[in-house]
Amino acid sequence: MQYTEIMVRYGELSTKGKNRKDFIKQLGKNVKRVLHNFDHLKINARRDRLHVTLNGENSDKVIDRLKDVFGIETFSPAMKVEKDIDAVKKVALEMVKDQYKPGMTFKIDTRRQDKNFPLDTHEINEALGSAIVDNIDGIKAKMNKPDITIRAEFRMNGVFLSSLTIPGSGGLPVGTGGRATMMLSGGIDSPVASYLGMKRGVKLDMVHFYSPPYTSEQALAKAKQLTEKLTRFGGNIQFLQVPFTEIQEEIKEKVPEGYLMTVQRRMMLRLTAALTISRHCKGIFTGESLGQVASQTLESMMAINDVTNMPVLRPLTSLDKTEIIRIAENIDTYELSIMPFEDCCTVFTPPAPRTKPNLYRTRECENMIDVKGLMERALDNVKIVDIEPGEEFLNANEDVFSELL
Ligand SMILES: Nc1ncnc2c1ncn2[C@@H]1O[C@H](COP(=O)(O)OP(=O)(O)OP(=O)(O)O)[C@@H](O)[C@H]1O
Repeated sequence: MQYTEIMVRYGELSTKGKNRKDFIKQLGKNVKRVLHNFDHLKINARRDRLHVTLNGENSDKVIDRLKDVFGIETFSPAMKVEKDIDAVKKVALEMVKDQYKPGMTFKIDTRRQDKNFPLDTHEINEALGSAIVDNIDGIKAKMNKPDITIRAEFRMNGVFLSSLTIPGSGGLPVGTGGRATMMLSGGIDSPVASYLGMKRGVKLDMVHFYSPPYTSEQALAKAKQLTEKLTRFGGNIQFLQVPFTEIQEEIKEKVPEGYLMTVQRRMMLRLTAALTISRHCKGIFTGESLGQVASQTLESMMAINDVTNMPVLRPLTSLDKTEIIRIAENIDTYELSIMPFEDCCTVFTPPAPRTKPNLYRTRECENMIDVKGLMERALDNVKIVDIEPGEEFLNANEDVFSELL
């Protein structure tokens, strides 16, 4: 059914004082960004609830988007009806019919703020209840645990009818937990790590390394499309594309093969740390999980992490691959992640990287390249794009798609 407004309940209500104010303000902003394509909506973040007035926009589509926004506990679509009991009866009946299956029971739950309304709470319950029983064959009223509850609120500015309580995503509004960078490849894991970081309220700036001509425009477009997929949890995301070709070529030429991968990862982390500081972010997220591949042993992490004392957060550390895939499927990034576009790391992966690199040997190997000059040139050529919900990056390359199929 087409509703007139949606009433949103906040998650993590234990937050108080200034935190609570920030929570509400940020959630209001995020909801506006996520719903920016709907021109006629009016969004009002109040102290107790957030209200979305639909002004004729499609309620099913708005509901679908709201389900993903972090910081929402539950929400209820509602119908605003004029203060006329016949009009209220008609809509209440329509609402029950929308959900009714043979054998179901119902209840009317009325709140009457407007004491001037001619019927009292009991009389309203009676009037609406009879309208339903008289028009739906076999339906019975039940006060305790009914299948369908119609809430009727008689407020000063109209009557509001609602019935469904739809679960939101929980978590904290993106932005209330500070800002960090996220090392985003085109793979399965980093989008899942991004999702988990955002769930705890962290605003992420995506850092993506690409190596043309070894990696294609489509690989870059895929990383941007993955970023777009993640905007629905909290609105726009900045995407930083960092050129990595020169660095990889110099490493390949000068560093012994067993240490290629470790030095490469150190350069990625160094560059990310520099960007993190310059953008006033307070940490770095990665999609690493312990023990999956050569770069993800504790020894390897120690040798790589050596380049920064920034907090490096790895939300996937303890998850199995099957668990990660399940989340990727749920957040709709999996199909995109498994598209066969190359990543700069896979292009330059040696056949036998060291799984337990020695920290001191790693430092020696890194001294074989011009760390400072390479960093400067890469940082000078970073491109930043602001990605918003609904943007398309891959469809523009349909011809290349057909080549892949
Ligand atoms: N091209 C890249 N740009 C930015 N970060 C990257 C890139 N490649 C790898 N990373 C970072 O390093 C992490 C580990 O990458 P690796 O390829 O070793 O593992 P993975 O399990 O395949 O991860 P993913 O599925 O996220 O690609 C990634 O999760 C990501 O955070």
